[in-house]
Amino acid sequence: MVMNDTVRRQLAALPKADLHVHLDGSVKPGTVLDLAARKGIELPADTAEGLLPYMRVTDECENLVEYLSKFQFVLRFMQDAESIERIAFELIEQAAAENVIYIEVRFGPHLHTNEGLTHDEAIAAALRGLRRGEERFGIAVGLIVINMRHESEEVNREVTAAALRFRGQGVVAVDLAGDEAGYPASLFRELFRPARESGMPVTIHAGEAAGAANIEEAVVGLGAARLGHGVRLREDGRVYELVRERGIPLEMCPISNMQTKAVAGWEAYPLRDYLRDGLKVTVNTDNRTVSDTTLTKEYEMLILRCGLTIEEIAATVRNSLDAAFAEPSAREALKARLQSACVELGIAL
Ligand SMILES: O=c1[nH]cnc2c1ncn2[C@@H]1O[C@H](CO)[C@@H](O)[C@H]1O
Ligand SMILES: [Zn+2]
Repeated sequence: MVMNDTVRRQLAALPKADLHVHLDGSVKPGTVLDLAARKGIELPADTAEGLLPYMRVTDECENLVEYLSKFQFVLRFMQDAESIERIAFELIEQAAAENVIYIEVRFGPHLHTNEGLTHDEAIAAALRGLRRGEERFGIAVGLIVINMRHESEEVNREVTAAALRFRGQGVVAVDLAGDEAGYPASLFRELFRPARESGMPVTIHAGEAAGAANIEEAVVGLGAARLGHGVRLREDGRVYELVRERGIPLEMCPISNMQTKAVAGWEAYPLRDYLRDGLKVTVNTDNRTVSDTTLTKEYEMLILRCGLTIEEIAATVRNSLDAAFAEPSAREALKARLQSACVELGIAL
């Protein structure tokens, strides 16, 4: 499949969904300039362009830990409610610009408490920004609350409790992110118990920087209803079958996966095989700024480098809507929108 003008037009107009995007990885450099000026914080550059090297990884990034080091730079500017709200709103604005109709944004509240914000205040601020974006741009949104692997048990217990308090008010799930190789999933069984017991959906970053055993533990031990990345699933046939039989959606993020070296390169990227084998594959951005990406760019790479067809791209969007942590009625309405757009665009779904 090549990217001719027809495909380009179809891609631009296709309704899209992003189930896996980090708030702090998707901050616009221009916003950092503005926030730094207001807060009197000195920056290493005075243009948006000049800030990019501090905010995004290069292809030379060696692993997930190096990738994660990029987040420190922006977190300094996300320690007050107003900035968090603004950045959340601007993320919806960026998504709307490429026809995203459904988005679940994720963030780790504890990363925003350095200047005194509480977890609840950070969550409320993110929700305000998302709601404003939802109303302004007509996109359906949800917030996923992240527990960070390196944080103490006590901190994460509190983060999870805060997430549960906001259930039904916009928080749709809890997640586990950070250094996967350094902190295996098995350490977090107890942490996710309250979520499991109260029916709050769980998604876990697994099979990105560690192998299939971590995926099995995420599903069986932690109760993951979806998996962040899951790239390394093919390393174990038994775990592969488990995920396939249970229909557990994979939130794959191709460009980020290249950068963190979760796979050796595009030739080795398993997304197309997973999709054709009936796994519930979804395509996501992970971090718009850190990974220098958009959903359109992710789709283009999958078409050019992995040979996906536009029909397969549309099928991943349908998978995302099926996998959305949203009310069934909302999911159906979104799927109807996708379906009618595909009819109009001549894409068989
Ligand atoms: O792909 C990823 N894998 C694991 N952790 C990640 C990834 N992207 C971002 N974060 C981590 O999640 C935090 C909250 O958003 C970020 O600060 C970063 O440390
Ligand atoms: Zn992620």
